[in-house]
Amino acid sequence: MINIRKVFRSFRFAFRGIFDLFLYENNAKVHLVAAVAVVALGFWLDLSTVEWAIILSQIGLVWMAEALNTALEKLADVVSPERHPGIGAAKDMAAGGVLMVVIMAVVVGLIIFGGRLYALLF
Ligand SMILES: Nc1ncnc2c1ncn2[C@@H]1O[C@H](COP(=O)(O)OP(=O)(O)OP(=O)(O)O)[C@@H](O)[C@H]1O
Repeated sequence: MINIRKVFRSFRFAFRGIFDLFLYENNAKVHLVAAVAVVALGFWLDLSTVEWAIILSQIGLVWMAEALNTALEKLADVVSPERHPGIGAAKDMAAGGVLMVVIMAVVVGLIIFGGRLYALLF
């Protein structure tokens, strides 16, 4: 039997995580502002349904990567407050994971927006 109260409780915790991420974490704020700008650009350039699906998926991937990276950093700082090469490597790799997703999102953005922006501006 599914415990609906537990499901709603989990949603409440998850929304608190999203709220804390975008309110307190500097890099997440940058990703939020970038996403708002991309969505505004999407409306301006009148994206197709498929293009919207691709762009929103990229935004979701970047936000998810940032959330997991931030969670790992916070966990690492609690588990090992002192500096440790293993913790450094773990944090670097998690940050690298975010960067990989961001690079691919920028490439996808260039594919979808690039040609139209070029045609509009030149
Ligand atoms: N405990 C640690 N041991 C070794 N290296 C670390 C440790 N914490 C952070 N680093 C190194 O510093 C980089 C940045 O880490 P992080 O984003 O957590 O910032 P910070 O240096 O802890 O400072 P702040 O939390 O103020 O941003 C990591 O990618 C890693 O290379």
